[in-house]
Amino acid sequence: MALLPIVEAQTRLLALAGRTPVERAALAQAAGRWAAAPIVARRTQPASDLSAMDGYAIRFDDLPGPWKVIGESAAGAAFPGSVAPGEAVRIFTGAPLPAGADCVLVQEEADREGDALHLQGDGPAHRGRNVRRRGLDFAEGDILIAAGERITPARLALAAVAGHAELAVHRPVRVAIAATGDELVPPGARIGPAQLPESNRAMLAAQIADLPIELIDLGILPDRIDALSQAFSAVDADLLVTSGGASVGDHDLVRPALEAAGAVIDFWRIALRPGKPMMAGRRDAMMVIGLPGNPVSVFVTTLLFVRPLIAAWAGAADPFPPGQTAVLGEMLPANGDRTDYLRAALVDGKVFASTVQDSSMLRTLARSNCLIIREPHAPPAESGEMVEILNIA
Ligand SMILES: Nc1nc2c(c(=O)[nH]1)N[C@H]1C(S)=C(S)[C@@H](COP(=O)(O)OP(=O)(O)OC[C@H]3O[C@@H](n4cnc5c(N)ncnc54)[C@H](O)[C@@H]3O)O[C@H]1N2
Ligand code: MOO
Repeated sequence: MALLPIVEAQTRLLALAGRTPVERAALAQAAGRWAAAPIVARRTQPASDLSAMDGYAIRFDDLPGPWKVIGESAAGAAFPGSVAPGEAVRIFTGAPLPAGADCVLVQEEADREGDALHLQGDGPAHRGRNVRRRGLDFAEGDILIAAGERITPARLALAAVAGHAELAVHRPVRVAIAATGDELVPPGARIGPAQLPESNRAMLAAQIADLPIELIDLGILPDRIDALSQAFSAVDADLLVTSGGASVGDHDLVRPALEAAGAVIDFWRIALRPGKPMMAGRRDAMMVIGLPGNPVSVFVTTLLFVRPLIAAWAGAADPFPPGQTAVLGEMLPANGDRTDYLRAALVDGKVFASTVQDSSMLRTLARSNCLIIREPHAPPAESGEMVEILNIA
């Protein structure tokens, strides 16, 4: 069977995805989720002309002074009157500019004695100097955040200042994770020579921890079709992600166990290294992704498939990780028939691949800060060529 190209696998995966229902969440709970509807400004910011500096509100035409200080405008306590020729109002950063004034003289360029104010320096260079105009940031009715955009910390603050206490977002995705394999024991447990500390769940959970999820940990499951299918049947989640048992060995039982649990497999085996034996399908409304067992394969497939799927499910318009390019610091041999994600280090603007790329090796993965992407059948690449990379730092 021909291996499925990555982009096709990603497309098919997203086509299987649902969308979690929309809910209104308080700002703190909306952080890191995706907007389910456009976020529109309920107010104009700033609502009036404000001072950008501490100093004196004056009329530009009055320069070079002197002035008589007739009052004060502070943030939250505007000066109620207006500024006539020859007058100034003491003003602070963020305070409304009084009527009649059109610029602010910074206090470092002012000499004040009692209510007498003299220029000491050049003064504001033009009308509007040191003033934030009403609507400088945005106006009421502006669309500030589109549906499908992520609520980043900056967008959260923007929504708050735009007058929102709650946002319409998609509810978190319920993700169940399971490791499979008779050789696996919990990390730190006493261990025999044929056993291995289980590391994929910890890594996978950490790789998706910044996404809006509710994690359901199914633990370590044995290589027994009845136990696996029983566990898979009982899962109540939006997405089930397994690791291990995805290949063709006698103990690779995840696919038949998923099928026994009622899942329909949409695809299995993709043109990717590492990560070839990945499978995806669904059981009613629940999606299932069977990742290979090798730790680096889990890492790469999680980046390329699990994370984008969760993001899409949670309402992301653009769920895929951004591509970047870098200058190759060494030559690379021609690539085989799978897209290759090489563990690599980007150092001083140049990228170098690790010499050994075995998909079981976590130390090389842990030392890498990016992956070099090599297309199927790519010819040898020379040092100095631009290559595509994926940042994993
Ligand atoms: N005859 C073939 N053999 C293999 C093929 C193939 O096409 N033909 N594909 C290879 C590729 S590529 C991969 S990737 C692996 C994936 O195999 P499985 O998904 O069945 O994974 P396992 O055999 O269960 O485990 C592989 C490896 O990883 C260790 N492992 C598994 N789970 C964990 C875990 N949770 N934490 C830490 N380590 C884990 C496991 O002990 C094995 O060493 O198949 C190749 N074989
Ligand atoms: O695809 Mo496997 O993940 O090459 O090691």
